[in-house]
Amino acid sequence: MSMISAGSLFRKAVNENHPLQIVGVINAYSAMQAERVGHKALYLSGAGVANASIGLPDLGMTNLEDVCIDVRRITSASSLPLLVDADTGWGGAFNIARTIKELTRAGAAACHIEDQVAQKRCGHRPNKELVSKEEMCDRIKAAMDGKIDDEFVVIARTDAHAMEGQAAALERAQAYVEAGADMIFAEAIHTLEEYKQFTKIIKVPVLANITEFGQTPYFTCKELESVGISMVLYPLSGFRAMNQAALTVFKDILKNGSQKNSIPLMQTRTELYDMLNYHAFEAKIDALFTCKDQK
Ligand SMILES: C[C@](O)(C(=O)O)[C@H](CC(=O)O)C(=O)O
Ligand SMILES: [Mg+2]
Repeated sequence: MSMISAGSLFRKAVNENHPLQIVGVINAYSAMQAERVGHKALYLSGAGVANASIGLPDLGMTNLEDVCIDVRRITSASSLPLLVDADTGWGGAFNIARTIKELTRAGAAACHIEDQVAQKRCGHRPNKELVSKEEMCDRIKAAMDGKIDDEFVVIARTDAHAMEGQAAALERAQAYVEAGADMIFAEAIHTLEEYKQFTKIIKVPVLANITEFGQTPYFTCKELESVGISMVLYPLSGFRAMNQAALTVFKDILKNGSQKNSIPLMQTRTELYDMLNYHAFEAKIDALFTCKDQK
């Protein structure tokens, strides 16, 4: 068991990678796959919990425990630091402090809390509504007060760019850092120049969310690094690809009475077992247990 906290690992990953790529994993197995291919940090998307685990749109209908269930599963399966989408923090000041404690206990390394009203929307959808700058600063203070590990990272997300414009977004981000936020998440930004304006005045690491089919172009890591971005988020890329592949297979089975055509889309049994370290478990059964029931 590592003595270094998850929060410390996340901070280390931000310091050592320029920028740090953070990939969304909607379940434990996805987390294992991302770790195996060499990723350094993972993300649990709020939309991912709502869509994939519960079958709901990302409109503020999930709660702390819904998210903690997925956090526990992912952090049990992977040793990589996990950034968690905590939406608006799920309540008032004391609720937010509890959110930080419970996420930490569940093994999360970091979370982001946004300045939308509780009935939130996806950051890349129209008609978002924000709480005041002061109310968001209180959310951050509550989050800092809730830390049970000083190294746990609280990222303040501002959705202001789309609703109030770039100047207001910059002003809010500055206020959030003054309120104690460890890092900043600049949501739904359109240009590299705008990112640069953030990183110029914000003295803590800034995250860019490069989600698909949204408001932000598919800037590369190189481009984002050139404007001082420290973290690049791909919240749902794996999920979207998995969904498309599964849909193709489901249709194929129905249409053709067989899955034969879809086999090339599938991960093989051997690959699956390799990822799960299956054979080591099997060997353990033989080595450790004598009763038939165990075998
Ligand atoms: C990052 C995000 O908050 C998420 O829940 O993954 C979403 C992503 C998306 O809907 O594409 C967001 O609001 O940007
Ligand atoms: Mg979200």
